[in-house]
Amino acid sequence: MEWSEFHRNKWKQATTFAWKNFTNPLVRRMFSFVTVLGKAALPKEKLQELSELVQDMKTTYSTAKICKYDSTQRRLPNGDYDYYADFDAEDNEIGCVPTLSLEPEVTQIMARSRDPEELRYVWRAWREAAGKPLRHKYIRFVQLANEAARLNGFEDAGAYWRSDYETDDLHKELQELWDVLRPLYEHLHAYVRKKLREKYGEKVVPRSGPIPAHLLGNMWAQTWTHTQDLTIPYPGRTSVDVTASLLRQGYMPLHMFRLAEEFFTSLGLDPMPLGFWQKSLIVKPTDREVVCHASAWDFCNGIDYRIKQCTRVTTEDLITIHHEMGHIQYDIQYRNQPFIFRDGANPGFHEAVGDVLALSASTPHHLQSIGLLENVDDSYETDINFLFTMALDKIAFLPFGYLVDLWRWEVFSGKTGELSLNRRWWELRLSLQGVSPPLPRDEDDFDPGAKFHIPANVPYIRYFISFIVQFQFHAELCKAAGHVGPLHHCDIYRSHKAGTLLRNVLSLGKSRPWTEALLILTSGKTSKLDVKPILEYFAPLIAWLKSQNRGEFVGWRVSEAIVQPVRTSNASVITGVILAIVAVVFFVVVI
Ligand SMILES: C[C@H](N[C@H](C(=O)O)[C@@H]1CCCN1C(=O)[C@@H](N)CC(=O)O)C(=O)N1CCC[C@H]1C(=O)O
Ligand SMILES: [Zn+2]
Repeated sequence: MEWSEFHRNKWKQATTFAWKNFTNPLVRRMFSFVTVLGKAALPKEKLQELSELVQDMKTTYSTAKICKYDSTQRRLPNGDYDYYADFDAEDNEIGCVPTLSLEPEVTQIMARSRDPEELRYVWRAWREAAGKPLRHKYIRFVQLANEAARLNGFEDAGAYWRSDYETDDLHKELQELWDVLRPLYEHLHAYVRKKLREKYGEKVVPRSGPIPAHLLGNMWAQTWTHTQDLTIPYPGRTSVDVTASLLRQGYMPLHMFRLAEEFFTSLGLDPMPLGFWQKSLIVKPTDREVVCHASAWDFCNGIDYRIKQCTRVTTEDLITIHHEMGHIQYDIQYRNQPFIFRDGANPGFHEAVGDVLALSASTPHHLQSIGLLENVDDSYETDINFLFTMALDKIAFLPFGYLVDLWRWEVFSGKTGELSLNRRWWELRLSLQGVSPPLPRDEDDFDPGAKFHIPANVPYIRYFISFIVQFQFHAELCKAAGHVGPLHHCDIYRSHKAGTLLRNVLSLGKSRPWTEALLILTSGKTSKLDVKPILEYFAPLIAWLKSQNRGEFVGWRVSEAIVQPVRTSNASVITGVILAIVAVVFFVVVI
């Protein structure tokens, strides 16, 4: 509360100036940010309610637990799993005590289980425990978030969030980017669907319909890397999953963090400060509940930076460590900027930094050079295997990264009302991502709430933008590093030239529009988001997928979904019946 008082006073002073006429662009830019008060514009009690709502939703999400799957329970007479049997809100399922947390237990089941019934159970149980209970709170949250946005002169909270990108029509720019990338996604989707159908059969995975979301190795089907044992193009050839090596070599979380840090310092960038190592939380504590969803924190005093991560010794967590450390590196690089400029040029830039380094660190040759892979050959098959694994992360993610805020912006604008929150979520999941729910959903469910960033109120379009702009960064840093050859072979490790170019961009913080930061990154070539680098990076895989998909149905027919997503909830069935009776009576009486 004190912060909002301080911020409110600064805001009051700032609004007394005719700052829009200031000639100094930097000062004018500072005022343009200080004169937006944010949620502190709400009256005290509403600000309190808003903060408590978000805290409650985050706590519900972070402490949610589910029961173990028990295949003997809840069977219909014909042996099918009875997914209509009631879940009891408290203990998740009648007669069991929930013990499994999202991290690490539930995440591991979604990644490793190859039993569609267990996956369906866990997929549903998580949404019963973490999503459903948030629905009414989220509706109230939206009202308050919109009220705060309007007090700042925005039409709704979505418009306020989009203003971070300083562009007139972010919607249109994103749609154009997605239109170019969608065919690449559809080809990956078609190939993965075929491989999953070979594993699970056509009754479980349709030939030309959407992929059931619970089979993709991830609770939200947002990245598909955990399907690679079923989908890798050339099994038995080099794969970049180094989890076994990490475990065999006795890696612990701290070593993984040191490994990531060493990549940053190899570029001439800053090491993590002493306080980082003293105050970060890098393993899940056993004595208390914490928000395990990995995160990076800047305590705004130039020395205190921390990561909180319930780290497991896996390839996926090594990549996440790079991602979180990228945030810290950015925080450090702009720490000498005036406070109001200590932020990413746009939120997508902040999400891209760590991933850019991970693009180099993930290459088979880099992994071999640090002893995590052996006898890496330069064969075509190894190349395709590598690109495919990268696509299971970077390409698979794109529609999800796009749709989360498409849904949220529509909720903020009122285009999606309270009675169609879940239906609209599944419309977007079906039309953009080509995934369907493993069992019918209705408006009592609140599936968006089962994804961290919704209860935690963290915007998501930043990740869609990051997954595009990180390849622009990669291409330019590789050029600075003097790389020759295919972009996906590039490893900027130890290149101080690349490090200097990256520092020149990061140290600007938000002092210049991100379009100007892009001009610096590309030595004046472009100031716009550009999909050419990501298409160049994946070009060999695109050709390979097209050849593999001959004869395959590319894309998906929603009508072919194994489960039609939207079950009309009891409420709407009753309403429907009443309306039908009224209509019949009306005709009988009138006619
Ligand atoms: C694992 C990662 N955790 C976020 C991130 O690091 O962005 C956390 C939680 C939300 C914001 N956040 C922060 O740490 C911010 N304080 C960083 C900052 O703004 O400086 C995450 O959520 N990711 C990574 C890929 C896609 C997405 C996902 O997993 O869906
Ligand atoms: Zn991030």
